[in-house]
Amino acid sequence: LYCSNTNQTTKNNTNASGVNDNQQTHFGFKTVNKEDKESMVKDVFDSVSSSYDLMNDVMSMGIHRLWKDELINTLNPTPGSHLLDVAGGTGDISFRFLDKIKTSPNYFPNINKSNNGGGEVLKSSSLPSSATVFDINQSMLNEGKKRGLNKGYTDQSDPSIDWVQGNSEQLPFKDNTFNCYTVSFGIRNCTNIDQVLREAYRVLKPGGRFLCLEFSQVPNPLLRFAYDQYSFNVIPIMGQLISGDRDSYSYLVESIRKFPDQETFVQMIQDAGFKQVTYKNLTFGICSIHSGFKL
Ligand SMILES: C[S@@+](CC[C@H](N)C(=O)[O-])C[C@H]1O[C@@H](n2cnc3c(N)ncnc32)[C@H](O)[C@@H]1O
Repeated sequence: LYCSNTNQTTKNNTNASGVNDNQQTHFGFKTVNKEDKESMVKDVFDSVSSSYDLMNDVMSMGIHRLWKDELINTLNPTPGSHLLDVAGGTGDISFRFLDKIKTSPNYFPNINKSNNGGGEVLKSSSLPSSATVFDINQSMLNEGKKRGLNKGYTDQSDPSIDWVQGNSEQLPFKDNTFNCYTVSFGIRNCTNIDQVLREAYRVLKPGGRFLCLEFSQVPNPLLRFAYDQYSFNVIPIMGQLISGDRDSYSYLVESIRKFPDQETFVQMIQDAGFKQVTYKNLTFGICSIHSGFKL
């Protein structure tokens, strides 16, 4: 399934958007005013939030689960880790992160109970760990919170989860707060990607790791042609059938084609200050995972 290609590059950053006017940006293949894009993206995810998880499974034939597993395996978190999962939507990455912590040999659940009348309190726990799911759309967070409750994850559980609404370009967190930052299938929807990356760098602790899972550019022309046929002709129809919303899924497909290629994105991450920036392609480059460290 995975075609891995790890690479480091010093290629010059190009204007990936192709839009020179400072006031304008892309919304899929449309050119729109920057100030309008945020609310247009919000509308997309408000519209699809209730069927979002189902559509992910249908569109990717379940493969998005393997890509997300790969992201968490790459991160390999241990107890004591604090994750900021930006554009975290309904919590897929954060749930995997918390599940992974619980399988760590160094994880001891927080036990706090009295024994048989002796008054002795037994306490045994590993370092606390947490995931903060951060997203601009309250409707996506609400879907995620429901899923979290079903899984037993709350702000009081160990490890814990919390849900914060806001814009990834202005994070409401202090400098040097988290030791892991993930963004999965979210960054291409943001208006100012360079600003998102600078904010990621700011809130990570020294030694902290940035990981981004995003749709990428398929290098092989034949595979790219087949993938384009599926993306442009099949996915919008599925969106209409499952979510009753063809336009939102047309936007999502178009936004993938407008996202910078793997090497251009490496340069953007480096420009934000990250070191040891690498990427690996998944499934012929349909997706890639970019990694960087704040040293
Ligand atoms: C395709 S979903 C990905 C959700 C989740 N990370 C996953 O992998 O399933 C993209 C998410 O990005 C969020 N988003 C878009 N623009 C954002 C921004 N500027 N700041 C924070 N979240 C944003 C959307 O609300 C949506 O939940």
